[in-house]
Amino acid sequence: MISMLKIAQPRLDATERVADKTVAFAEIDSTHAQARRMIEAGDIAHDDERGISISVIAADSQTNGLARFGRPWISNPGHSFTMSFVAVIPRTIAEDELVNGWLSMIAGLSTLDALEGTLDACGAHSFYPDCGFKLKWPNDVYCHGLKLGGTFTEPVPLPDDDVSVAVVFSIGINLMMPADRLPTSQATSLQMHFAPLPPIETLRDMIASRLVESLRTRLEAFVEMPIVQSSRLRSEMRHVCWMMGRDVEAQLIDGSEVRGTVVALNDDASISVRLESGDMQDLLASEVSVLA
Ligand SMILES: O=C(O)CCCC[C@@H]1SC[C@@H]2NC(=O)N[C@@H]21
Repeated sequence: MISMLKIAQPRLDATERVADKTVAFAEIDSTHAQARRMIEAGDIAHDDERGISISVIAADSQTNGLARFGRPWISNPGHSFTMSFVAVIPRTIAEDELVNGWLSMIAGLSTLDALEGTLDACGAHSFYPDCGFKLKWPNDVYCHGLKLGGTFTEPVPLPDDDVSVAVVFSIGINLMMPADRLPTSQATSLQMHFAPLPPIETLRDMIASRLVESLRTRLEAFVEMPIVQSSRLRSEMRHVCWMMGRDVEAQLIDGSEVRGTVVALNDDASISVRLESGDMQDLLASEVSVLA
């Protein structure tokens, strides 16, 4: 059946009330690319006096959606959540390799906070008894063992600012995707697992407003005490990390491959993999392009 769904600018009333700036497009190339352009133009919210400022860039349709490492992201107008959230944080934290790996984990954990809070508020129940959300390190959101969405976290320099950087947290979630529109057999969509759900407009706004609040709370704590928070995030991740104890094949950005079992999530948000030889190898999110 041909879908006659009209592309429409998302309505984000609740999100506008909690975010410092919200812009919504019916169609754009990519909200992530738009976030980069707005940062370069000095067109995002940034007020150090008021804690962490969050700007939201939303679209119904993306013509060139981006995933990590330049891969494409497939979404569907009227069926998907495609938004980018920009926060300004101290450069010292964004550049500190001992802690900056946690920024991607914060994107994932905030996405779970927003999904769980939204489902609770809707009184939605799962069709399956063991249907919880998990994070597949470093950036996939999983539901019932299938990919529900993904996050893409990127620091972008602010013009004429040596003290702060903008971090773009881009999030794509399949909300109402029909099964035959899903990009792979390993993908899923929220309506296939939970009911009742409100119309897509309301659902997107509920998730986005909760994402703003969770990102702000988590980032404020992280910026204030990065080492303490890293250790707290590490404990929190243990409960939702889908990779722990699993056999994986990682393709690294240098073209090499690593095969083994994930045995630990470390203090710097890297994972430790026990190789078939018995040796251990640590992998940072920034060096892994695909983890299967
Ligand atoms: O799985 C991944 O590698 C991350 C996917 C992130 C996709 C989202 S959709 C909204 C935002 N805009 C983009 O162009 N990409 C992200």
